Amino acid sequence: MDWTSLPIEPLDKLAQTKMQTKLDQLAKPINSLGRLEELADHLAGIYHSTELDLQSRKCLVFAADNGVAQEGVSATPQKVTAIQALNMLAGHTVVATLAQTYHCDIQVIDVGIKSDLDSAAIVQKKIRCGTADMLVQPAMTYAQAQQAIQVGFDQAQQAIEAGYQLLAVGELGIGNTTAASAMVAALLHTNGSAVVGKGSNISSQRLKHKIKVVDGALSRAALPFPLPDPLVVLQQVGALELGAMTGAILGAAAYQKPVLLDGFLSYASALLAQKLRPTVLDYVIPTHISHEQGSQLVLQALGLKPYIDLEMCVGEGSGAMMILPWLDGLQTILQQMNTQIDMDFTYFP
Ligand SMILES: Cc1cc2ncn([C@H]3O[C@H](COP(=O)(O)O)[C@@H](O)[C@H]3O)c2cc1C
Ligand SMILES: O=C(O)c1cccnc1
Repeated sequence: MDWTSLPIEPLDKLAQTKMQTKLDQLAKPINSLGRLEELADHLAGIYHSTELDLQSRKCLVFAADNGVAQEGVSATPQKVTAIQALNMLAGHTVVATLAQTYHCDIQVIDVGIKSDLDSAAIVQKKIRCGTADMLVQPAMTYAQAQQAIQVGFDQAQQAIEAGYQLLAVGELGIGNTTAASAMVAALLHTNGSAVVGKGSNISSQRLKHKIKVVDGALSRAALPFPLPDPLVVLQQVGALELGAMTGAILGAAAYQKPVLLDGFLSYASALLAQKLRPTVLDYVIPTHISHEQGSQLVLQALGLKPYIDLEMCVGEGSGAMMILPWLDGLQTILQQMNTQIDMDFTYFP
């Protein structure tokens, strides 16, 4: 299905009201589950039901290389993208270990790793062998930006059609915090110093250089504001894996399933998704607050308030996994708790 042609349905307000009534009738003080109640109401609105089945879940990890890595913006050599993609399949990355612990399936999708990986377990959707260096030329063509969104959308559609009830997005791509920062700066009409952070932990000196690279890429791209077409941001200063994440977020929304965000890279992708389809955020579940510098700015722009703050900034989808035990707890509460009726009492606040 062409990602531009499916509408995004509004949330089911009646189911949300029913969920709040159900929560209020449980044998616990009213509102005492705090933000877990907000989460429950949100999910009821997505599922059109107060019965939550959150066990069938999948994390889609999009991997690609970034040409801007050649500008010395990362602490890590580019080959680590491919190495980590293989480690992911072997279960040895942060997200893979957490996914295993919290019972989440995981899939790695190659949308632009520079080298060809010899593994049948990686979904092959390579759009090109890494982006071009955004400091000197557009990161990709407009058609490739569209393709990146479509690949992510298709992966979400396929997962949902296979029966998954809950999706999470993650990524791998050395240099992609530079692309995400540039995308956020362009979409929010600000500059490098407002959004650039230390990514995979660069020195303060390298951070100054990274800000200059982002500002340089933005001035090369000379994007108009307001932007007539947000996809041009992806084309000019984006990343293939971030475009695919955007597509997966749009796909989850189009097929009416919740999508768990991860950290800064997923916020940048969600911001692009929101610029393309403002109501997509109805289906987006924020999970953790990334420690990356620009996070608060994007979260505020998105109006999202994540549930967890562990000061994590790994990426890969790892932060999204941290909310899974909470979702399990919520599901058990709804299924197993006594109600006031069972206990023969009513509240008199
Ligand atoms: C070993 C390793 C594992 C990672 N897993 C995720 N990232 C994270 O760091 C990368 C982005 O940071 P930057 O823009 O600074 O290169 C992405 O791959 C992101 O997923 C990792 C980074 C490293 C080094
Ligand atoms: O917020 C993130 O997900 C993040 C931040 C820095 C590096 N990698 C990922």
